[in-house]
Amino acid sequence: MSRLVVVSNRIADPRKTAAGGLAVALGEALKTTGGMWFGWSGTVVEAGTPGEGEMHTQQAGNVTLATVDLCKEDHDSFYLGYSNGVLWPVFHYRLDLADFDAGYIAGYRRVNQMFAKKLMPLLKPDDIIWVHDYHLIPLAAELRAMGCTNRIGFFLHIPLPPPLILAAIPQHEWLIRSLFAYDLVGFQAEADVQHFARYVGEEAGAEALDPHHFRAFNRTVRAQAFPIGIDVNEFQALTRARESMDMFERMREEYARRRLLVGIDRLDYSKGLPHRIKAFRHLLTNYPENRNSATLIQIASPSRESVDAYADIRQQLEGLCGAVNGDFGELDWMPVRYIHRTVARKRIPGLCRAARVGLVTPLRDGMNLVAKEFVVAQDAADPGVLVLSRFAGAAEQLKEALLVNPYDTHGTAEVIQQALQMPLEERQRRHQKLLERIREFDVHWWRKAFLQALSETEPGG
Ligand SMILES: O=P(O)(O)OC[C@H]1O[C@H](O[C@H]2O[C@H](CO)[C@@H](O)[C@H](O)[C@H]2O)[C@H](O)[C@@H](O)[C@@H]1O
Ligand SMILES: O=c1ccn([C@@H]2O[C@H](COP(=O)(O)OP(=O)(O)O)[C@@H](O)[C@H]2O)c(=O)[nH]1
Repeated sequence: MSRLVVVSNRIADPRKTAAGGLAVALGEALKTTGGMWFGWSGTVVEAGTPGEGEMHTQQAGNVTLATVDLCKEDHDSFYLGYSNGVLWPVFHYRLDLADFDAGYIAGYRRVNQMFAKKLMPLLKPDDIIWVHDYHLIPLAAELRAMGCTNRIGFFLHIPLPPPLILAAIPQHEWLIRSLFAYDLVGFQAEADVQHFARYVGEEAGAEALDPHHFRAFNRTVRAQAFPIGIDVNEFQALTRARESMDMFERMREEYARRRLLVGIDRLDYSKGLPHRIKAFRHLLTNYPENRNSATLIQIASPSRESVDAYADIRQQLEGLCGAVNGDFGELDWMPVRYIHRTVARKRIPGLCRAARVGLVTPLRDGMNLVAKEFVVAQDAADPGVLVLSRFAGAAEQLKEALLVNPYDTHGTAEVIQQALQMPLEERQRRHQKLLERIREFDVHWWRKAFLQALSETEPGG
């Protein structure tokens, strides 16, 4: 059987819990197949320090972790600069937040070349290579230039915007041409596939051979949606584990007289946190019966803090939380409990289970695994309600959630009120449907469906 080689910027020891959906999902997928996981070690070193560029390998169960450090200059231009200062905002439709500094692209190319150079000698002829996310779009082209003929698949974890938004990136043609070095390109949602099809047709003159095969630049690429899932059995086991049950019981006791709402996100402007706090404020204003009762626990896990837009969103969010607490709080009740820390993943199911409402209201999100985790953590006999942004990839699958437009903060407040009032029978019906779909399209389905499609492609087609 071929070995699976996964390549991503962010990697994590699959035996430990990780924050960030990509690392969580890939850890779970790789645990099943074994193989190699290649990526950034997470360490930044000063250029010229001994050992710079050295590869570290360690065995984590059946997975070999092969990692490289980044020097500060590469980390700043590749990770913070081009990946998270250009691609992340534009792919999340935020041209206003993009920083098109002309210096970043060199670092992006340099790190992709360095990854290819380090990876190439580790590859065996029948390895299946699966590259992940926007940091590594040109990796296959670099590998092909070094003579790699293996099957290579790519999965984009974040949305792909419509062609005219994508075209704002000065290197948009090069980026999309780079995707044609892969045999299969996977997206989270059908909307992303449509944007890809439109872009390659309108901007690259590609021929659509069928709805999933596109020919351009003398190559044929297959493009398809493979919505990522979670490991439902693993998450249910986590829900029943001691740390999670302790958390659940503590929360239930603490909020016995109140209604708990929960939000769990990286502190990222794509997650719509200021809009969420504004909606919660409208809830307290327009439905006063929630005062002294509805309490929002908002976990905002620190993320990419040296990028300016992230520092700005933190300030804005903290101002809004402080104002709601100042205006509505009582000596014995604070409406918002804002926590700027990463909460250990093993505690997350207990927190979700204790909540009457889960708020997952990003302005844009590739998928959003928290939405799926919230549903799985619920007690089927008395489940909480998921309020979900229609702009999360998850909304294509989770139709029985209460879907909202997060920009419409008044409308969102009304839907939160509906969630708080929802009768038990309706909560059970919706929860059962959501759970069925999350179980059917779990992380194992995602891995198998992607790898099956990749195995059907003609390598170098
Ligand atoms: O690696 P970081 O810069 O710390 O960021 C964490 C990850 O954020 C993004 O996650 C995405 O992948 C999830 C799983 O597919 C998906 O549910 C979510 O909607 C995406 O935002 C990013 O794409 C990853 O590369 C990062 O590792
Ligand atoms: O404090 C936190 C915040 C998030 N997570 C986990 O990180 C992942 C976030 O993935 P998601 O797809 O929702 O968003 P991303 O952060 O990847 O954009 C989920 O598994 C969360 O349970 C966590 O363990 N602790």
